[in-house]
Amino acid sequence: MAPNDAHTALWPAPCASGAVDATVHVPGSKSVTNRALVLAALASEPGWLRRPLRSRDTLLMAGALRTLGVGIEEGVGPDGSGEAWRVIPSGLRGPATVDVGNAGTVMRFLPPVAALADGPVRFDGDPRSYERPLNGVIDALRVLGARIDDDGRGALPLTVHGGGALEGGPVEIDASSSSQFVSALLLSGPRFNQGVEVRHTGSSLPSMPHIRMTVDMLRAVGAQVDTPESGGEPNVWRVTPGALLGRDLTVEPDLSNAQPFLAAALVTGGKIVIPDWPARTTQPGDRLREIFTEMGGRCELTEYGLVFTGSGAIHGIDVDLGEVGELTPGIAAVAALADSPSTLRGVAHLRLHETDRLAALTKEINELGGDVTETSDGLHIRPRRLHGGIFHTYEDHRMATAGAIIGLAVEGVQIENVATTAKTLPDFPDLWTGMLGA
Ligand SMILES: O=C(O)C1=C[C@@H](OP(=O)(O)O)[C@@H](O)[C@H](O)C1
Ligand SMILES: C=C(OP(=O)(O)O)C(=O)O
Repeated sequence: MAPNDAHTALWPAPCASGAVDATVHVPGSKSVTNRALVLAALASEPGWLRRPLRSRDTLLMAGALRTLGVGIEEGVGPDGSGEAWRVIPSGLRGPATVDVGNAGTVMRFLPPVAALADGPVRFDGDPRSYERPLNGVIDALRVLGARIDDDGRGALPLTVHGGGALEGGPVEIDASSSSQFVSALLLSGPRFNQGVEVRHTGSSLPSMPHIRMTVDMLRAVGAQVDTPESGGEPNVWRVTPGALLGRDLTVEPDLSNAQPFLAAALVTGGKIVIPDWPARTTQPGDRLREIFTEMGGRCELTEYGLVFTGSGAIHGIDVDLGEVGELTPGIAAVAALADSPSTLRGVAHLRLHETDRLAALTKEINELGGDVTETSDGLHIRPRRLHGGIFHTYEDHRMATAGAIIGLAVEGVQIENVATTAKTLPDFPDLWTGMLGA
């Protein structure tokens, strides 16, 4: 296959011939894996990461840290079970070049790490990465003492001139375009001379569960973090300087990547079991239990995992997805097949994700005969009888899985570049056909 063929290749989305009934082992969480890699790289002793996600975004993170001198070795975990990465921290080195691909976690979480390296670190990535906002991280790092060369747009490409250490201290940022600005500064904060105090000054802050994930994971490796939720000031997070422990962490399944499979139960009136669904988690995908129940399903969380059953009916929903924006494409796909209209709110920042997700969902669902309109901060979706056609994906993994959900119920849907799911879920086509064949 010529290099570009994958981008235009069409994958006939399988139509479900009946109710699905399958157990799907969903690979590890992207957000947990990439935070764990950063924290392990900044620790003062080696650590283990069990069942890490191996996808484009996490391999880019691991590759970048290796380029900076961190050891990341393949192995089995300390108890001999499961695949694992052993992470061996070392002095962070420049000069180095980091390819961020189109991974928000890599482009936002690593510039603060690079500021601790002892030389220049150049950041570059996919064309879309040049359009995704990074100003919150760049401006904050400058205030905290870093030297950065960029072209003044507040985006990639750029070079962080690591000085071996960073002063740190208080900083104000507007993180209304991405919660990852806050997470990025907190994750490296324990290694700054004065730690860091991040004050969010913007009008809104999306994806709070992801900030909670950052705080929980920092605390799990010994960092002291004060948050608005632990009695601190509203919109202020404080990380005390200190050494981080090397831990043995098992990565939870990616609950946002469980979404298309749960949606399949909803769309076909079937049953899906997701083993190892955590009883307590900061992953935004946990909200699917509530959202997909409201849309017509039923959940049971057992010791084995989540059992989710569709009733055959799919109801529309009026919901603010600001905290769980990455679930929007999958919810929009289900909503397009529902028995009543839906309004998805609070997700204006999705215009700056892998693609402009509000525009892409509107265009692609409408080209299959749908009736979707964009609002200032979301989508109105009025279900219509849909027909087959090409579902373009704009190099967005969640567009591809959204198209596959629609394809379950609509004959003749062809997904462009299904390989783009490899950003976070490389086995998607096999897992999907396996689920249908089960
Ligand atoms: O920190 C993280 O791991 C993420 C935070 C969110 O980013 P935004 O706040 O930019 O939406 C989310 O959408 C993204 O998929 C992962
Ligand atoms: C927005 C997403 O990714 P990123 O980490 O690249 O921001 C996503 O996975 O939906």
